[in-house]
Amino acid sequence: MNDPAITPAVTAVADDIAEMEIRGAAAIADAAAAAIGEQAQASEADTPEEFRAEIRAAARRLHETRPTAVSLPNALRYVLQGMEGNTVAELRDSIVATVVEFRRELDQAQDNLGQIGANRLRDGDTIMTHCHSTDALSCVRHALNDGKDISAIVKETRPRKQGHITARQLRDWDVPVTLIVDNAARRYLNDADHVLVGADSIAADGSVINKIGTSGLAVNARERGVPIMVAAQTLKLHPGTMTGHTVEIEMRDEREVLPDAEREAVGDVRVENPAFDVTPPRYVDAIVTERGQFPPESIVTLMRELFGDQQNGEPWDERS
Ligand SMILES: O=C(COP(=O)(O)O)[C@H](O)[C@H](O)COP(=O)(O)O
Repeated sequence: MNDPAITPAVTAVADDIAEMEIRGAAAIADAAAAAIGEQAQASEADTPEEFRAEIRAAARRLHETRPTAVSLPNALRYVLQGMEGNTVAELRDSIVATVVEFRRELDQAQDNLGQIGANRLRDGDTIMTHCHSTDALSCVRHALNDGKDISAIVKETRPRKQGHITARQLRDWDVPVTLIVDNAARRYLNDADHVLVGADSIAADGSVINKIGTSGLAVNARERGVPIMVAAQTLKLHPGTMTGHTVEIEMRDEREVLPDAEREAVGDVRVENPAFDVTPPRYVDAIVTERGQFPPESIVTLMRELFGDQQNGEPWDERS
């Protein structure tokens, strides 16, 4: 049998995720779900078996792009579990409807957690951010909508400088922004009332996996007595960690750190470029989700409620 046909739209989205043209855990989940919808609509499968095989192949292609943000497999699982029917037309309709539902819930969850997180921010507060998180920014947006004045100290976030995206967004909302290099964070924590970050994955023990540098920031913030708030919708909860799996930390291309043009001046050194790190729960004050805010130690209770007993295998594996 030929390999299942993957539509160019899926390949393009997978490439964009791998190249970080599409980035951030929520945006990756949204784009991956939409791509499965495109696959369903473009499919020329003649039989239900062929259609299912195509959808599974598309999901695998999307899944293999980046390993750390669990929102990606969680989104794919949600959409594939919604696939039902006995004909190609029924299967297609079920996928398209599930994708619409997933994307609506994603937006709604981000909005709801923003309202909950905004309650932690007082009028006149200054936040310090790391990377660019749409969940974290949702909290700021709601605080602003509630009439609070918020200022921001924005960490640049080497090597990809996602802090620039955060700075731009906050400026568009008229938030006063001070942009700093990552190394200046400890000094400026004296001026911050909260550290506010997002997450790519949350483990069952309440550890937060987010952009490299988050853990160092959290340790420094704790030392300075600045509370650390993580904004992460439940799509970021990692079900595999309930059974002891660890979250894979993506290692990215060394040229992000040392571009070819600078390589000769530095010489023959090894470069390592981990994209994420793990912040232990004891450095986190609150995880804000659309279901409420939780101390990290109690996140496992929410995970049990949401995931129950884990299923064996994934819907994009061959068996489904
Ligand atoms: O670490 C990052 C992005 O890393 P990268 O730029 O390498 O993808 C973000 O903090 C989380 O993904 C949360 O983002 P959001 O709240 O938007 O899901």
